Amino acid sequence: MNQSKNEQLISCPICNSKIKYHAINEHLDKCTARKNDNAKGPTLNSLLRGKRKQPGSDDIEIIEPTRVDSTKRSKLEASPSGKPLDSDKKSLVDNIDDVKQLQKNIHQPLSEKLRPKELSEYVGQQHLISRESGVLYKYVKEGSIPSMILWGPPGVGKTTLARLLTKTVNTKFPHGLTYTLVQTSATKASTQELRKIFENSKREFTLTKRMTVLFIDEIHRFNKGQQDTLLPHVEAGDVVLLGATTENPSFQLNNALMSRCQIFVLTKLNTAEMCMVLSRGISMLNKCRHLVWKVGHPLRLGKDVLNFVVDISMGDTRRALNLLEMIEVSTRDSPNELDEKSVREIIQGKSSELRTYYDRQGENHYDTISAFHKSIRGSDENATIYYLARMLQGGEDPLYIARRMIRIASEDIGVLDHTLLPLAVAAHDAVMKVGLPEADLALAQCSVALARAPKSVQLYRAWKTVNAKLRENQDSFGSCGIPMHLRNAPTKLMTELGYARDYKYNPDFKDGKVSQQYFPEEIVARSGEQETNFMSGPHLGEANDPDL
Ligand SMILES: Nc1ncnc2c1ncn2[C@@H]1O[C@H](COP(=O)(O)OP(=O)(O)OP(=O)(O)O)[C@@H](O)[C@H]1O
Ligand SMILES: [Zn+2]
Repeated sequence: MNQSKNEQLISCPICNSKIKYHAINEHLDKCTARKNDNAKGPTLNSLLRGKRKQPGSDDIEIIEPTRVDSTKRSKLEASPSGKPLDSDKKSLVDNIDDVKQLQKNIHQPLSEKLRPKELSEYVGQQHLISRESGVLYKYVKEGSIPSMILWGPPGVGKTTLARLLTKTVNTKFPHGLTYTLVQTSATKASTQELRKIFENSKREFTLTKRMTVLFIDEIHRFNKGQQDTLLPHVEAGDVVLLGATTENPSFQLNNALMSRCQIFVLTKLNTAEMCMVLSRGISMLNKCRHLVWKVGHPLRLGKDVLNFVVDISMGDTRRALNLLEMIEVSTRDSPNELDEKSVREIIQGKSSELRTYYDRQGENHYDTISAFHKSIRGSDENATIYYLARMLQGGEDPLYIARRMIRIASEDIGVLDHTLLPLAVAAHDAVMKVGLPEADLALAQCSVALARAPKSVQLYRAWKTVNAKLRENQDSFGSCGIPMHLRNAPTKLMTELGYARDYKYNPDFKDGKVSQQYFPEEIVARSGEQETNFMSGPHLGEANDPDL
C-alpha cells in the first residue's frame, strides 16, 4: 500500500465507513456480501453493537468510530432487501445530502423521521405485504388498490401502509391508473368536507385520470349518517376508500360499507420486529447526535433495556420510538451505557412528559377511564362528569366509554337496579346512531345515573366465585353429570334411557312451586347448600372507613 496519506476517502454507501479510493470496489463486494448475510437475520446484539472493524482490514480507515458505528447500522437496516451491487456503486455520493435532509427534518418526532418510505422498509404484516404471499401485495402488483378497512392496534403502521400502497402502485406497478392520496380523520372530517373531497376526486379523475385514495383514520368514529355519506361514492368507484380502525369493524361499521370493503387485519409487531424498529431508531438518533447535535458519544442501550422498552410499548411502534427519544434526550450528557434501572427512572421521572407524548391510547387513556369508573363506584357524580368531559375533550372514543358503562351497570350496581344495564346499552346505541357531539349528553346522563344508583357487588362476586370453582374443578365441580331429570330428551331412545324422567314442569303446578333439585347430586352431597349459595352474599362489605 503505497498510496499517499492524502488519498481521497470515500464513504461506503452501505456501511458508511471511509474507504480509500483505490480500495472501494473490493470493499463494496465484501460489504454487500456481509450486508446480505446480515439482512437475513441480524441478532439484536449485532444490530446494536455492530463490530468495529480493525484498522487495516478491508483498507477501512475509521475516521470517527462513533459515526461509523452508528451510521453503519442505519445503512445496514435501511435497505434490508439488499439491492444489487451496481445500484449501490452508483449512489456513491457524499453524505452532505444526508446531513441536509437530516437538518431539515430534525424537529420531527423520531417516529416521523423513521416512517418507512418504501414497502421494503415496512416491518411486519408479512401476511399482507410479502412478495410471495401477501394478500395486499397481490393487488399492488396488479397496479390496483381495493377499498379496504385496515383494522389493527395503534402504532402498527396503518397510516404508513396507506401511504406506501399508493406510492408503490404509482412508482413500481403503474397499470394506467395513478392514485392520489387524500388523508383525513373521522374525528375532524365533517360531512361537508367529505362532499368536497368527493367533488374534487371526480374532477381530478375526469381531468387527469388520477384516482383518489381517501384515507380516513379512525373511521369507526363516524356515525351511521356519516358512514352512509361514503357509501354511494365507494359504490360508484369515485374514490378508493382506505379506512383505518382500532376497533372491531363488525361492531362499528355498517354492513353496507363493510360489504364494499375488504377487511385486512394488522397485528401487533412481535419482539423481533420491534427490536428492528428500535435499532433503526437508535441508528437515526446517533446520526442526529453526530451530525446535527454534535454530541460526542453515541447512544448505547443494552439488550435488557431494549427488551424493557419493547415490553412496555406493547407492540406500538410509535410508543416505542417516543420512549427511545425520551431516553436519548435524557442521556446526552453521559457516555455510559444505560441499564434497565436507569431507564425505568428516566421514564418515571418524565411521566408527565410521557403523558403528553401519548395519544389517547397511552397510559392517560387507562388512567382516566379508571378514575371515571372509580368515581361512579364511589357515587361521586361530580367527579364522574369531570372525568367524562375530560375524556371526551381529549378525543377518547365515546364508544369505549359507553362499553365501560355497560360493564359498570352490572359490576357495581347489578341486582340492585336492573334498569341501568339497558340504560347503558341505550347510551351506547345513542352514540352509534348520532355520534358526537350530539350523543355527549346521553353519556353524561347515563354516567350520573350510574353514580347515583345504589351499589351492589352481590352478582359480581357470585359470578367470580362460581367461575373460580369451575376452573378449580375440585370434586368434579364442573365435570359431574347433569341430573337426569333436567336433561333434554329429544328422541324416544333418550326418553327410554331415562332422560327427563320425573321432571316436574313448574307451570303445571300451583304457583309454579315444586320440590325439585337443580344442582347435580354429587355437588349437593359433597358441598351442601351453603357452598352453592353463590348469590347469598351481601351487596357491599362491612368495613368502616376511619376517615369518614
Ligand atoms: N410496520 C412498521 N414498520 C416500521 N415502522 C413503523 C411501522 N409501523 C409504524 N411504524 C412507525 O410508527 C409510526 C406511526 O405509524 P402509523 O402512524 O402508520 O401507525 P398507525 O397504525 O396508523 O397508528 P394510529 O392508529 O395510532 O394512527 C411511523 O411513523 C413509523 O415510524
Ligand atoms: Zn462498507
